[in-house]
Amino acid sequence: MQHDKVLILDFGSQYTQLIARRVRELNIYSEIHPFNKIPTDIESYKAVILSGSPNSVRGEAALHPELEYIRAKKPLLAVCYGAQYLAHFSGGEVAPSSTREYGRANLSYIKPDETFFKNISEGSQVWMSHSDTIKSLPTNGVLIASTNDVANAAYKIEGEETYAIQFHPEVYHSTDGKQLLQNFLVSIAGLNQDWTPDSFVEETVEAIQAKVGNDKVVLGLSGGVDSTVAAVLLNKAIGKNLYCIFVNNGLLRKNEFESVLKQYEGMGLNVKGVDASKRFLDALAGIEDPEKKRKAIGNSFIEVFDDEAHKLTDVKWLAQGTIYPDVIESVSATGGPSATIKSHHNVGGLPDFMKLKIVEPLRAIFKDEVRRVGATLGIDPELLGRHPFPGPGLGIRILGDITAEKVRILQEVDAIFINGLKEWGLYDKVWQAGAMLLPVNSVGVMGDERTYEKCVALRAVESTDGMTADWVNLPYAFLQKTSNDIINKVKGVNRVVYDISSKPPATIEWE
Ligand SMILES: Nc1ncnc2c1ncn2[C@@H]1O[C@H](COP(=O)(O)OP(=O)(O)OP(=O)(O)O)[C@@H](O)[C@H]1O
Ligand SMILES: O=c1[nH]c(=O)c2[nH+]cn([C@@H]3O[C@H](COP(=O)(O)O)[C@@H](O)[C@H]3O)c2[nH]1
Ligand SMILES: NC(=O)CC[C@H](N)C(=O)O
Ligand SMILES: [Mg+2]
Repeated sequence: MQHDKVLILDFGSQYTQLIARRVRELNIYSEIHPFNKIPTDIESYKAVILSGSPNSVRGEAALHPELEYIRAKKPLLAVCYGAQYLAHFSGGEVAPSSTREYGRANLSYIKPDETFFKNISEGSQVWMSHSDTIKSLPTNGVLIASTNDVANAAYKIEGEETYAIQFHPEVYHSTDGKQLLQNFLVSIAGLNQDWTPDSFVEETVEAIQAKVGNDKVVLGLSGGVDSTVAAVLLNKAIGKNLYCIFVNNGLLRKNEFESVLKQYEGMGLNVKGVDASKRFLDALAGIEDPEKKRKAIGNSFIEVFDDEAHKLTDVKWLAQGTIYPDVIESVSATGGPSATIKSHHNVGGLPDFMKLKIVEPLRAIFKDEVRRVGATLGIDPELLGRHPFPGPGLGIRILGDITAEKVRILQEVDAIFINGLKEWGLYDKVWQAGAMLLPVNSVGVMGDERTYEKCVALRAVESTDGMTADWVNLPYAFLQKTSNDIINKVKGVNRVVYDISSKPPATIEWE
Protein backbone atom coordinates (compact mmCIF):
# COMPACT_ATOMS: atom_id res chain seq x y z
CA MET A 1 0.00 0.00 0.00
CA GLN A 2 1.23 3.50 -0.82
CA HIS A 3 1.13 5.94 2.09
CA ASP A 4 0.71 9.66 1.83
CA LYS A 5 4.00 11.28 2.74
CA VAL A 6 5.35 14.61 3.88
CA LEU A 7 8.57 16.21 2.70
CA ILE A 8 10.49 18.15 5.35
CA LEU A 9 13.12 20.47 3.93
CA ASP A 10 15.94 20.93 6.40
CA PHE A 11 17.68 24.27 6.79
CA GLY A 12 19.81 22.97 9.65
CA SER A 13 17.56 23.57 12.63
CA GLN A 14 18.30 21.50 15.70
CA TYR A 15 14.57 20.67 15.77
CA THR A 16 14.19 19.23 12.26
CA GLN A 17 14.20 15.64 13.49
CA LEU A 18 11.50 16.55 15.97
CA ILE A 19 9.26 17.76 13.15
CA ALA A 20 9.57 14.35 11.50
CA ARG A 21 8.82 12.53 14.74
CA ARG A 22 5.82 14.68 15.55
CA VAL A 23 4.39 14.08 12.07
CA ARG A 24 4.97 10.35 12.41
CA GLU A 25 3.22 10.35 15.77
CA LEU A 26 0.17 11.30 13.73
CA ASN A 27 0.69 8.04 11.79
CA ILE A 28 1.81 9.98 8.73
CA TYR A 29 5.07 9.09 7.08
CA SER A 30 7.61 11.90 6.71
CA GLU A 31 11.08 12.25 5.26
CA ILE A 32 13.77 14.85 5.89
CA HIS A 33 15.85 16.08 2.96
CA PRO A 34 18.41 18.89 2.84
CA PHE A 35 16.85 22.12 1.52
CA ASN A 36 19.16 22.04 -1.51
CA LYS A 37 18.55 18.39 -2.41
CA ILE A 38 14.84 18.33 -3.14
CA PRO A 39 13.81 14.83 -4.30
CA THR A 40 13.15 14.59 -8.00
CA ASP A 41 9.90 12.65 -7.46
CA ILE A 42 8.34 15.66 -5.77
CA GLU A 43 4.86 14.58 -7.00
CA SER A 44 4.97 11.70 -4.53
CA TYR A 45 4.82 14.05 -1.52
CA LYS A 46 1.45 15.41 -0.50
CA ALA A 47 2.65 18.28 1.68
CA VAL A 48 5.89 20.11 2.42
CA ILE A 49 7.26 21.60 5.64
CA LEU A 50 10.16 24.08 5.77
CA SER A 51 12.24 23.83 8.95
CA GLY A 52 13.96 26.48 11.04
CA SER A 53 17.62 27.38 10.65
CA PRO A 54 20.57 28.84 12.53
CA ASN A 55 21.08 31.15 9.52
CA SER A 56 19.38 34.50 8.98
CA VAL A 57 17.44 35.40 5.83
CA ARG A 58 19.08 38.83 6.05
CA GLY A 59 22.64 37.55 5.92
CA GLU A 60 24.88 36.50 3.07
CA ALA A 61 24.57 32.95 4.29
CA ALA A 62 20.80 32.92 3.77
CA LEU A 63 19.74 29.54 2.40
CA HIS A 64 17.63 29.62 -0.77
CA PRO A 65 15.47 26.58 -1.52
CA GLU A 66 14.16 25.96 -5.02
CA LEU A 67 10.40 26.10 -4.47
CA GLU A 68 9.27 26.20 -8.07
CA TYR A 69 7.41 22.87 -7.90
CA ILE A 70 6.21 23.39 -4.35
CA ARG A 71 5.04 26.93 -3.69
CA ALA A 72 1.31 27.36 -4.51
CA LYS A 73 1.32 23.83 -5.96
CA LYS A 74 1.21 21.86 -2.70
CA PRO A 75 0.16 22.53 0.87
CA LEU A 76 3.19 24.21 2.43
CA LEU A 77 3.94 24.87 6.10
CA ALA A 78 6.88 27.15 6.88
CA VAL A 79 8.33 27.15 10.38
CA CYS A 80 10.49 29.96 11.81
CA TYR A 81 13.31 30.44 9.26
CA GLY A 82 10.90 29.08 6.64
CA ALA A 83 8.28 31.65 7.63
CA GLN A 84 10.89 34.42 7.57
CA TYR A 85 12.11 33.23 4.19
CA LEU A 86 8.66 33.31 2.59
CA ALA A 87 8.12 36.81 3.99
CA HIS A 88 11.50 38.40 3.25
CA PHE A 89 11.82 37.31 -0.37
CA SER A 90 8.18 37.71 -1.41
CA GLY A 91 7.32 41.30 -0.66
CA GLY A 92 7.53 41.35 3.13
CA GLU A 93 10.31 42.33 5.51
CA VAL A 94 12.37 40.60 8.18
CA ALA A 95 14.47 42.60 10.64
CA PRO A 96 16.48 41.86 13.75
CA SER A 97 14.17 41.84 16.75
CA SER A 98 14.94 44.28 19.51
CA THR A 99 15.11 41.42 22.01
CA ARG A 100 16.03 37.84 21.18
CA GLU A 101 12.95 35.72 21.69
CA TYR A 102 13.49 32.34 23.25
CA GLY A 103 11.12 30.10 25.11
CA ARG A 104 7.54 30.39 26.23
CA ALA A 105 4.93 32.69 24.67
CA ASN A 106 1.16 32.55 24.37
CA LEU A 107 -1.08 33.20 21.40
CA SER A 108 -2.92 36.39 22.25
CA TYR A 109 -4.86 36.58 18.98
CA ILE A 110 -6.15 33.89 16.64
CA LYS A 111 -8.14 34.79 13.52
CA PRO A 112 -11.63 33.30 14.00
CA ASP A 113 -12.76 30.28 11.97
CA GLU A 114 -9.32 29.33 10.69
CA THR A 115 -9.08 25.57 10.04
CA PHE A 116 -5.35 25.90 10.75
CA PHE A 117 -6.18 26.70 14.40
CA LYS A 118 -9.08 24.25 14.79
CA ASN A 119 -9.40 23.13 18.45
CA ILE A 120 -6.74 25.64 19.54
CA SER A 121 -7.76 28.64 21.64
CA GLU A 122 -6.23 31.99 22.42
CA GLY A 123 -3.82 31.65 25.32
CA SER A 124 -2.29 28.46 23.88
CA GLN A 125 1.39 28.16 24.80
CA VAL A 126 3.90 28.19 21.93
CA TRP A 127 7.68 27.94 21.98
CA MET A 128 9.86 30.59 20.33
CA SER A 129 13.50 30.42 19.28
CA HIS A 130 14.49 33.27 17.01
CA SER A 131 16.37 36.56 16.90
CA ASP A 132 14.93 37.90 13.61
CA THR A 133 11.32 38.96 13.39
CA ILE A 134 8.79 39.36 10.57
CA LYS A 135 8.15 43.12 10.34
CA SER A 136 5.73 42.99 7.44
CA LEU A 137 3.89 40.19 5.68
CA PRO A 138 4.60 39.10 2.11
CA THR A 139 2.32 39.87 -0.83
CA ASN A 140 -1.13 38.36 -0.25
CA GLY A 141 -0.19 37.52 3.35
CA VAL A 142 -3.02 37.42 5.88
CA LEU A 143 -2.27 37.59 9.59
CA ILE A 144 -3.76 34.60 11.45
CA ALA A 145 -2.12 34.73 14.91
CA SER A 146 -0.08 36.95 17.23
CA THR A 147 1.55 36.79 20.63
CA ASN A 148 2.10 39.79 22.88
CA ASP A 149 5.66 40.24 21.63
CA VAL A 150 5.40 38.91 18.10
CA ALA A 151 2.69 40.57 16.03
CA ASN A 152 3.23 38.35 12.97
CA ALA A 153 3.35 35.00 14.76
CA ALA A 154 1.42 33.20 11.98
CA TYR A 155 0.20 34.10 8.51
CA LYS A 156 -1.25 32.42 5.46
CA ILE A 157 -1.04 33.36 1.79
CA GLU A 158 -4.34 34.17 0.13
CA GLY A 159 -5.01 31.91 -2.85
CA GLU A 160 -2.47 29.25 -1.81
CA GLU A 161 -2.40 26.46 0.77
CA THR A 162 0.64 28.14 2.32
CA TYR A 163 0.90 28.67 6.09
CA ALA A 164 3.79 30.17 8.03
CA ILE A 165 4.52 30.29 11.74
CA GLN A 166 7.23 31.97 13.76
CA PHE A 167 6.98 29.49 16.66
CA HIS A 168 7.94 25.82 16.76
CA PRO A 169 4.98 23.40 16.80
CA GLU A 170 7.39 20.43 16.89
CA VAL A 171 8.65 20.95 20.46
CA TYR A 172 6.65 19.50 23.33
CA HIS A 173 6.52 22.89 25.01
CA SER A 174 4.21 24.12 22.24
CA THR A 175 1.24 22.48 23.91
CA ASP A 176 -1.04 22.39 20.86
CA GLY A 177 1.77 21.76 18.39
CA LYS A 178 0.60 18.30 17.45
CA GLN A 179 -2.98 19.53 16.97
CA LEU A 180 -1.67 22.29 14.71
CA LEU A 181 0.31 19.81 12.59
CA GLN A 182 -2.78 17.62 12.39
CA ASN A 183 -4.92 20.59 11.31
CA PHE A 184 -2.45 21.37 8.56
CA LEU A 185 -1.71 17.84 7.37
CA VAL A 186 -5.11 16.22 7.77
CA SER A 187 -7.77 18.95 7.64
CA ILE A 188 -6.03 21.19 5.11
CA ALA A 189 -3.70 18.94 3.10
CA GLY A 190 -5.98 15.88 3.33
CA LEU A 191 -3.33 13.26 4.19
CA ASN A 192 -4.38 9.81 5.46
CA GLN A 193 -3.20 8.71 8.91
CA ASP A 194 -2.48 5.09 8.04
CA TRP A 195 1.25 4.69 8.67
CA THR A 196 1.28 2.38 11.74
CA PRO A 197 3.73 -0.20 13.19
CA ASP A 198 1.50 -3.01 11.91
CA SER A 199 1.47 -1.63 8.40
CA PHE A 200 5.23 -1.07 8.65
CA VAL A 201 5.87 -4.72 9.53
CA GLU A 202 3.63 -6.03 6.78
CA GLU A 203 5.06 -3.79 4.09
CA THR A 204 8.68 -4.20 5.18
CA VAL A 205 8.38 -7.98 5.11
CA GLU A 206 7.00 -7.80 1.58
CA ALA A 207 9.69 -5.35 0.50
CA ILE A 208 12.46 -7.58 1.89
CA GLN A 209 11.03 -10.61 0.09
CA ALA A 210 10.86 -8.71 -3.17
CA LYS A 211 14.40 -7.36 -2.78
CA VAL A 212 16.25 -10.40 -1.47
CA GLY A 213 14.27 -13.24 -3.03
CA ASN A 214 15.88 -16.60 -2.29
CA ASP A 215 19.33 -15.20 -1.53
CA LYS A 216 21.16 -15.74 1.72
CA VAL A 217 21.66 -12.84 4.12
CA VAL A 218 24.13 -12.39 7.00
CA LEU A 219 23.41 -10.05 9.87
CA GLY A 220 25.56 -8.86 12.75
CA LEU A 221 23.53 -9.35 15.87
CA SER A 222 24.63 -7.47 18.99
CA GLY A 223 21.97 -8.17 21.59
CA GLY A 224 20.92 -4.54 21.16
CA VAL A 225 17.51 -3.25 20.14
CA ASP A 226 18.20 -2.24 16.54
CA SER A 227 19.90 -5.37 15.28
CA THR A 228 17.44 -7.61 17.12
CA VAL A 229 14.38 -5.94 15.62
CA ALA A 230 16.04 -6.05 12.19
CA ALA A 231 16.75 -9.76 12.66
CA VAL A 232 13.20 -10.63 13.69
CA LEU A 233 11.80 -8.71 10.70
CA LEU A 234 14.18 -10.46 8.31
CA ASN A 235 13.46 -13.81 9.90
CA LYS A 236 9.76 -13.23 9.29
CA ALA A 237 10.53 -12.40 5.66
CA ILE A 238 13.13 -14.99 4.67
CA GLY A 239 13.36 -17.49 7.56
CA LYS A 240 16.24 -19.95 7.27
CA ASN A 241 18.08 -17.88 4.68
CA LEU A 242 19.00 -15.44 7.44
CA TYR A 243 22.30 -16.16 9.17
CA CYS A 244 22.90 -14.11 12.29
CA ILE A 245 26.36 -13.73 13.71
CA PHE A 246 26.95 -12.56 17.26
CA VAL A 247 30.58 -11.74 17.90
CA ASN A 248 32.19 -11.91 21.29
CA ASN A 249 34.74 -9.13 20.88
CA GLY A 250 36.00 -9.66 24.41
CA LEU A 251 34.58 -6.25 25.28
CA LEU A 252 31.03 -7.26 26.14
CA ARG A 253 29.40 -6.97 29.54
CA LYS A 254 29.87 -9.68 32.14
CA ASN A 255 28.32 -13.01 30.92
CA GLU A 256 26.68 -11.14 28.05
CA PHE A 257 27.87 -13.50 25.33
CA GLU A 258 26.21 -16.52 26.96
CA SER A 259 23.06 -14.77 28.11
CA VAL A 260 22.37 -13.04 24.81
CA LEU A 261 22.85 -16.30 22.88
CA LYS A 262 20.43 -17.99 25.25
CA GLN A 263 17.89 -15.22 24.83
CA TYR A 264 17.98 -15.62 21.05
CA GLU A 265 17.43 -19.40 21.30
CA GLY A 266 13.85 -18.79 22.38
CA MET A 267 13.18 -16.50 19.44
CA GLY A 268 13.65 -19.01 16.66
CA LEU A 269 16.56 -17.11 15.13
CA ASN A 270 19.42 -18.86 13.41
CA VAL A 271 22.31 -17.40 15.44
CA LYS A 272 25.95 -18.34 15.48
CA GLY A 273 28.05 -17.11 18.37
CA VAL A 274 31.66 -16.47 17.37
CA ASP A 275 34.16 -16.06 20.16
CA ALA A 276 36.77 -13.71 18.73
CA SER A 277 37.90 -12.17 22.03
CA LYS A 278 41.51 -13.07 21.48
CA ARG A 279 41.60 -11.57 18.01
CA PHE A 280 40.23 -8.25 19.27
CA LEU A 281 42.43 -8.09 22.34
CA ASP A 282 45.50 -8.94 20.26
CA ALA A 283 44.63 -6.22 17.77
CA LEU A 284 44.21 -3.74 20.61
CA ALA A 285 47.37 -4.61 22.54
CA GLY A 286 49.33 -1.51 23.47
CA ILE A 287 47.07 0.95 21.64
CA GLU A 288 46.14 3.99 23.76
CA ASP A 289 44.72 6.50 21.29
CA PRO A 290 40.88 6.42 21.29
CA GLU A 291 40.50 6.77 17.52
CA LYS A 292 43.14 4.11 16.86
CA LYS A 293 41.34 1.79 19.27
CA ARG A 294 38.04 2.37 17.44
CA LYS A 295 39.71 1.65 14.10
CA ALA A 296 41.30 -1.53 15.44
CA ILE A 297 37.95 -2.74 16.76
CA GLY A 298 36.15 -1.85 13.51
CA ASN A 299 38.74 -3.67 11.43
CA SER A 300 38.56 -6.75 13.62
CA PHE A 301 34.76 -6.81 13.22
CA ILE A 302 35.20 -6.71 9.45
CA GLU A 303 37.75 -9.53 9.51
CA VAL A 304 35.51 -11.74 11.63
CA PHE A 305 32.56 -11.06 9.36
CA ASP A 306 34.59 -11.77 6.27
CA ASP A 307 35.77 -15.09 7.72
CA GLU A 308 32.26 -16.08 8.71
CA ALA A 309 30.70 -15.03 5.41
CA HIS A 310 33.25 -17.19 3.59
CA LYS A 311 32.24 -20.23 5.62
CA LEU A 312 28.75 -19.93 4.17
CA THR A 313 28.23 -20.42 0.47
CA ASP A 314 26.43 -17.96 -1.75
CA VAL A 315 25.80 -15.20 0.72
CA LYS A 316 24.82 -12.11 -1.26
CA TRP A 317 23.52 -9.67 1.33
CA LEU A 318 24.60 -8.06 4.55
CA ALA A 319 21.75 -6.83 6.75
CA GLN A 320 22.28 -3.95 9.16
CA GLY A 321 20.26 -2.36 11.93
CA THR A 322 20.90 1.17 10.67
CA ILE A 323 18.16 3.55 11.88
CA TYR A 324 17.01 6.94 10.64
CA PRO A 325 19.19 9.20 12.85
CA ASP A 326 22.27 7.31 11.59
CA VAL A 327 21.21 8.19 8.06
CA ILE A 328 20.38 11.83 8.70
CA GLU A 329 23.47 12.50 10.74
CA SER A 330 25.63 11.48 7.84
CA VAL A 331 24.09 14.16 5.59
CA SER A 332 24.77 17.68 6.75
CA ALA A 333 22.11 20.24 5.86
CA THR A 334 24.40 22.81 4.38
CA GLY A 335 26.62 20.27 2.69
CA GLY A 336 29.65 21.34 4.72
CA PRO A 337 31.59 18.56 6.37
CA SER A 338 30.98 18.50 10.09
CA ALA A 339 33.80 17.75 12.49
CA THR A 340 34.46 14.11 13.31
CA ILE A 341 34.03 13.83 17.05
CA LYS A 342 34.40 10.06 17.14
CA SER A 343 34.28 7.42 14.45
CA HIS A 344 31.28 5.38 15.50
CA HIS A 345 32.29 1.91 14.53
CA ASN A 346 29.42 -0.18 13.46
CA VAL A 347 29.88 -3.00 11.08
CA GLY A 348 28.85 -0.46 8.42
CA GLY A 349 31.20 0.86 5.77
CA LEU A 350 32.25 -2.56 4.56
CA PRO A 351 35.26 -2.68 2.28
CA ASP A 352 34.57 -3.41 -1.40
CA PHE A 353 36.29 -6.78 -1.34
CA MET A 354 33.40 -8.28 0.58
CA LYS A 355 31.09 -7.68 -2.36
CA LEU A 356 27.92 -7.88 -0.30
CA LYS A 357 24.82 -5.84 -1.03
CA ILE A 358 23.26 -4.05 1.88
CA VAL A 359 19.73 -4.46 3.25
CA GLU A 360 18.64 -2.07 6.02
CA PRO A 361 14.98 -2.59 6.97
CA LEU A 362 14.97 0.05 9.75
CA ARG A 363 16.66 2.77 7.72
CA ALA A 364 13.60 5.02 7.74
CA ILE A 365 12.50 4.87 11.38
CA PHE A 366 13.49 6.36 14.74
CA LYS A 367 14.52 4.46 17.87
CA ASP A 368 11.17 4.82 19.61
CA GLU A 369 9.50 3.59 16.43
CA VAL A 370 11.93 0.65 16.32
CA ARG A 371 10.76 -0.22 19.83
CA ARG A 372 7.10 0.00 18.78
CA VAL A 373 7.77 -2.22 15.77
CA GLY A 374 9.62 -4.65 18.05
CA ALA A 375 6.62 -4.78 20.36
CA THR A 376 4.31 -5.48 17.40
CA LEU A 377 6.64 -8.35 16.48
CA GLY A 378 6.27 -9.80 19.97
CA ILE A 379 9.86 -9.21 21.13
CA ASP A 380 10.40 -9.42 24.89
CA PRO A 381 9.81 -5.93 26.41
CA GLU A 382 12.89 -6.40 28.58
CA LEU A 383 15.06 -6.75 25.49
CA LEU A 384 13.37 -3.75 23.85
CA GLY A 385 13.99 -1.66 26.97
CA ARG A 386 17.73 -2.36 27.03
CA HIS A 387 20.02 0.61 27.27
CA PRO A 388 22.03 1.27 24.11
CA PHE A 389 25.45 -0.35 24.24
CA PRO A 390 28.15 0.74 21.79
CA GLY A 391 29.59 -1.72 19.29
CA PRO A 392 33.16 -1.19 20.60
CA GLY A 393 31.78 -2.06 24.03
CA LEU A 394 33.98 -1.73 27.08
CA GLY A 395 36.85 -0.94 24.71
CA ILE A 396 35.86 2.73 24.73
CA ARG A 397 35.18 2.72 28.47
CA ILE A 398 38.66 1.57 29.40
CA LEU A 399 40.75 4.68 28.99
CA GLY A 400 44.18 4.04 27.59
CA ASP A 401 45.39 0.60 26.57
CA ILE A 402 43.24 -2.47 27.00
CA THR A 403 44.19 -5.71 28.71
CA ALA A 404 42.17 -8.79 29.65
CA GLU A 405 42.63 -7.92 33.33
CA LYS A 406 41.22 -4.40 32.84
CA VAL A 407 38.26 -5.85 30.97
CA ARG A 408 37.61 -8.23 33.86
CA ILE A 409 37.72 -5.40 36.41
CA LEU A 410 35.36 -3.22 34.40
CA GLN A 411 32.93 -6.10 33.77
CA GLU A 412 32.62 -6.64 37.52
CA VAL A 413 32.12 -2.93 38.22
CA ASP A 414 29.60 -2.55 35.40
CA ALA A 415 27.60 -5.57 36.57
CA ILE A 416 27.30 -4.21 40.11
CA PHE A 417 26.20 -0.80 38.81
CA ILE A 418 23.67 -2.08 36.25
CA ASN A 419 22.21 -4.78 38.51
CA GLY A 420 21.92 -2.16 41.25
CA LEU A 421 19.99 0.15 38.93
CA LYS A 422 17.61 -2.71 38.20
CA GLU A 423 17.19 -3.67 41.85
CA TRP A 424 16.46 -0.10 42.83
CA GLY A 425 13.92 0.36 40.02
CA LEU A 426 16.11 2.99 38.37
CA TYR A 427 17.11 1.19 35.18
CA ASP A 428 14.12 2.30 33.12
CA LYS A 429 14.42 5.88 34.34
CA VAL A 430 17.90 6.11 32.87
CA TRP A 431 18.53 6.27 29.12
CA GLN A 432 22.00 4.79 29.29
CA ALA A 433 24.43 3.85 32.04
CA GLY A 434 27.87 2.38 32.34
CA ALA A 435 31.21 2.54 34.08
CA MET A 436 34.56 3.86 32.90
CA LEU A 437 37.92 2.51 34.03
CA LEU A 438 40.31 5.42 34.40
CA PRO A 439 44.05 5.22 33.79
CA VAL A 440 44.57 6.61 37.26
CA ASN A 441 45.85 4.93 40.39
CA SER A 442 45.26 6.54 43.72
CA VAL A 443 46.20 5.80 47.29
CA GLY A 444 43.70 4.16 49.59
CA VAL A 445 43.69 2.36 52.89
CA MET A 446 42.01 -1.01 53.36
CA GLY A 447 42.29 -2.90 56.63
CA ASP A 448 45.21 -0.72 57.73
CA GLU A 449 47.09 -1.56 54.55
CA ARG A 450 48.04 1.02 51.97
CA THR A 451 46.50 0.38 48.56
CA TYR A 452 47.42 1.93 45.23
CA GLU A 453 44.66 0.95 42.87
CA LYS A 454 42.36 1.97 40.03
CA CYS A 455 39.60 4.56 39.98
CA VAL A 456 36.27 4.00 38.18
CA ALA A 457 33.74 6.61 37.06
CA LEU A 458 30.04 5.80 36.93
CA ARG A 459 27.94 7.50 34.27
CA ALA A 460 24.14 7.59 33.92
CA VAL A 461 22.42 9.91 31.47
CA GLU A 462 18.99 10.90 30.34
CA SER A 463 18.50 11.59 26.65
CA THR A 464 16.11 10.92 23.81
CA ASP A 465 18.50 10.15 20.99
CA GLY A 466 22.02 10.29 22.40
CA MET A 467 22.74 13.54 20.57
CA THR A 468 22.35 15.60 23.72
CA ALA A 469 22.29 14.19 27.22
CA ASP A 470 22.25 15.22 30.84
CA TRP A 471 23.55 13.34 33.86
CA VAL A 472 20.95 11.73 36.07
CA ASN A 473 20.41 12.80 39.63
CA LEU A 474 20.70 9.29 41.11
CA PRO A 475 19.75 9.01 44.79
CA TYR A 476 22.72 9.44 47.16
CA ALA A 477 21.70 6.28 49.00
CA PHE A 478 22.01 4.32 45.77
CA LEU A 479 25.40 5.84 44.91
CA GLN A 480 26.61 5.16 48.43
CA LYS A 481 25.60 1.49 48.32
CA THR A 482 26.98 1.02 44.81
CA SER A 483 30.29 2.63 45.65
CA ASN A 484 30.64 0.41 48.74
CA ASP A 485 29.79 -2.73 46.80
CA ILE A 486 32.27 -1.92 44.05
CA ILE A 487 35.18 -1.14 46.36
CA ASN A 488 34.50 -4.11 48.60
CA LYS A 489 33.91 -6.65 45.87
CA VAL A 490 36.09 -5.69 42.93
CA LYS A 491 39.72 -6.35 43.51
CA GLY A 492 41.89 -3.64 41.99
CA VAL A 493 39.51 -0.71 42.55
CA ASN A 494 39.74 1.57 45.57
CA ARG A 495 37.91 4.70 44.41
CA VAL A 496 34.57 5.46 42.70
CA VAL A 497 33.49 8.81 41.26
CA TYR A 498 30.23 9.89 39.57
CA ASP A 499 30.33 11.78 36.26
CA ILE A 500 28.26 15.00 36.38
CA SER A 501 28.94 16.32 32.88
CA SER A 502 26.29 16.98 30.27
CA LYS A 503 26.61 16.41 26.51
CA PRO A 504 27.58 18.84 25.11
CA PRO A 505 30.23 19.78 26.11
CA ALA A 506 31.19 16.26 27.23
CA THR A 507 30.08 13.13 25.36
CA ILE A 508 28.38 10.03 26.79
CA GLU A 509 31.27 7.62 26.32
CA TRP A 510 34.64 8.85 27.53
CA GLU A 511 36.46 7.87 24.35
N1 LIG B 1 29.07 -7.99 19.17
C1 LIG B 1 28.54 -7.82 17.96
N2 LIG B 1 28.39 -8.86 17.11
C2 LIG B 1 27.87 -8.69 15.88
N3 LIG B 1 27.45 -7.50 15.40
C3 LIG B 1 27.57 -6.42 16.20
C4 LIG B 1 28.12 -6.52 17.51
N4 LIG B 1 28.11 -5.29 18.07
C5 LIG B 1 27.58 -4.46 17.15
N5 LIG B 1 27.25 -5.14 16.03
C6 LIG B 1 26.64 -4.58 14.82
O1 LIG B 1 26.83 -3.17 14.82
C7 LIG B 1 25.58 -2.51 14.67
C8 LIG B 1 25.59 -1.18 15.38
O2 LIG B 1 25.57 -1.31 16.79
P1 LIG B 1 24.62 -0.39 17.65
O3 LIG B 1 25.04 -0.53 19.07
O4 LIG B 1 24.55 0.96 17.03
O5 LIG B 1 23.17 -1.00 17.41
P2 LIG B 1 22.44 -2.18 18.20
O6 LIG B 1 23.44 -2.87 19.06
O7 LIG B 1 21.73 -3.03 17.21
O8 LIG B 1 21.36 -1.43 19.04
P3 LIG B 1 21.55 -0.51 20.34
O9 LIG B 1 21.76 0.88 19.79
O10 LIG B 1 20.26 -0.67 21.05
O11 LIG B 1 22.75 -1.02 21.10
C9 LIG B 1 24.57 -3.50 15.22
O12 LIG B 1 23.27 -3.27 14.68
C10 LIG B 1 25.14 -4.83 14.78
O13 LIG B 1 24.77 -5.11 13.45
O1 LIG C 1 27.43 1.38 18.00
C1 LIG C 1 28.13 2.30 18.43
N1 LIG C 1 29.38 2.40 17.98
C2 LIG C 1 30.26 3.32 18.42
O2 LIG C 1 31.40 3.38 17.98
C3 LIG C 1 29.76 4.24 19.39
N2 LIG C 1 30.34 5.28 20.08
C4 LIG C 1 29.37 5.80 20.89
N3 LIG C 1 28.23 5.11 20.75
C5 LIG C 1 26.95 5.36 21.40
O3 LIG C 1 26.41 6.54 20.81
C6 LIG C 1 25.76 7.35 21.79
C7 LIG C 1 26.42 8.71 21.86
O4 LIG C 1 27.72 8.52 22.36
P1 LIG C 1 28.79 9.68 22.52
O5 LIG C 1 28.09 10.80 23.24
O6 LIG C 1 29.89 9.08 23.32
O7 LIG C 1 29.19 10.06 21.13
C8 LIG C 1 25.86 6.56 23.10
O8 LIG C 1 24.69 5.81 23.23
C9 LIG C 1 27.07 5.67 22.88
O9 LIG C 1 27.04 4.48 23.66
C10 LIG C 1 28.45 4.14 19.83
N4 LIG C 1 27.63 3.19 19.34
N1 LIG D 1 14.71 28.89 14.76
C1 LIG D 1 14.87 29.56 13.62
O1 LIG D 1 14.52 29.10 12.54
C2 LIG D 1 15.60 30.84 13.72
C3 LIG D 1 15.63 31.59 12.43
C4 LIG D 1 16.62 32.76 12.42
N2 LIG D 1 17.96 32.22 12.46
C5 LIG D 1 16.35 33.65 13.64
O2 LIG D 1 17.14 33.68 14.55
O3 LIG D 1 15.36 34.34 13.69
MG1 LIG E 1 24.54 -1.86 20.54
